[in-house]
Formats: sequence, structure tokens, C-alpha cells
Amino acid sequence: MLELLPITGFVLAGGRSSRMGRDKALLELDGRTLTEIAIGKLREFCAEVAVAGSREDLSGLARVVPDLRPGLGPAAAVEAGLSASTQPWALFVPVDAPIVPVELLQQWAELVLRTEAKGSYLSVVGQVQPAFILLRKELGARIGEMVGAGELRLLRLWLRLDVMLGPGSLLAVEAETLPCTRGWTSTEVANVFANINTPEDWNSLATRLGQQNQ
Ligand SMILES: Nc1nc2c(ncn2[C@@H]2O[C@H](COP(=O)(O)OP(=O)(O)OP(=O)(O)O)[C@@H](O)[C@H]2O)c(=O)[nH]1
Repeated sequence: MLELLPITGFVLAGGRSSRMGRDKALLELDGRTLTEIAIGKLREFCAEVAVAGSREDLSGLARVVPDLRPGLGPAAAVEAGLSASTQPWALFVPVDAPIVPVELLQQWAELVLRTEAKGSYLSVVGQVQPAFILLRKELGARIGEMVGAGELRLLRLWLRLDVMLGPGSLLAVEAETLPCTRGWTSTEVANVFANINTPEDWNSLATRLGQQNQ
């Protein structure tokens, strides 16, 4: 069994799922919802696991932390999560990226927690994955100010935070450099981050996994 890290792991499970046309958090793969799949991964290495979103319907699965500013997107969920975290670090993963390997998340977190960094984001062949977020809890107030000032796009939030905290404070980790992706092509690495936004994305994932869409 892996050692649990001092992290509250949040599954980002709010949002409108408008492109999908049905609630992405409740889609099922192999008899488990995407929320259950994400929670299961975080439980393997995070000391606490919670759902970020105004989702009382998911409260049977884990502690639910409602958005402080509902309807404003994932940045507002990050604000709420940092404030509610019981651990010194908070990790956020989107519910709609169900095939990201747990080893990748865990190896990323272990690497970051060994550094002095204040936070980290993952990147894949030069592309930032803005919804995979690891931040020290102490950044909650600053993030709250930024979100309160209308900075709701995660990518812009990262850029501003980078400037505000100074060089080296945020660690960009390339997923290709983690031990668990050794020997993978860059396409294979990028593929595991593919998130599910539309029925077409969902069907092609199900086809790829050789499973029946439910
Ligand atoms: N807690 C919370 N999570 C959100 C919110 N908006 C999006 N998310 C989550 O963030 C991740 C990425 O969401 P998107 O696909 O960009 O947005 P979405 O609203 O779910 O879907 P669309 O309506 O199709 O854009 C998913 O895991 C969502 O569940 C929000 O307002 N609150």
C-alpha cells in the first residue's frame, strides 16, 4: 500500500456538462461512475478525499465541498477547496479524465511535495493541463482575491499566480518525465489526459476501452 500524502484530493465535479448533454460525473465505465473512479484513485495516496462542487447527491461517496461562488467554473471550486482542505496541500483533478493513471498523479504529487514549490501544474508535450492542480493551502487567500476579482480561467489564474509568486514558485511538471510514462510515446501520454466533453468523446473512449457505453 502506498503511503498517504498530506494532501486533500478534490474531484472537480461541478459544471454544466452542456456539451455532453448529461451529467459527466454520473457517466459509468465498467459499472463505476466517473466520480467513483476519480475518488478511488485519490484515495490511494491522499490523506483526505473530497468532491469539489455543489453536489449533495454525491455526499455518500466522500465529503462534499460546495463552490463558494456557484456557477463560476472550476477556479471558484479551487478557492472553496483550498479553504476547506484539512491538509497542507490540495490537489484537484477533473472528473472527466477517467483514464489518467493513479501512478502518474501520485508520482507528480510526490515529486512536488519534495520541493519548495508553492504549487504545480502538469504539462504534456508543451501543453499545460490546467485542471490538474496542486497547491499549498496557504495560497487560498490569494487565489480567493484573484477569483473575486474575476479571474475565472484556470490558465490565466496560473499565469498570474506565476508572476505574483515569482520564478520557481510554481513547478511545471512534464508528465513525460515521470517514471510511470517511461517508454510511452508523447501521443500515448497525451491520450491519457483526453477529457470527455461530448457524446463523441465518450463513444470514442468507450470504443478504445472496448466497453459498452452505458
Ligand atoms: N466544482 C466545480 N467544478 C466545475 C465547475 N465547472 C466545471 N467544473 C469541473 O471542471 C472540469 C472541467 O469542466 P468543463 O468540461 O470545462 O466544464 P463543464 O461545465 O463540466 O462542461 P461544459 O458545460 O460542456 O463546458 C470537470 O471536471 C467539471 O466537473 C464548477 O463551476 N464547479
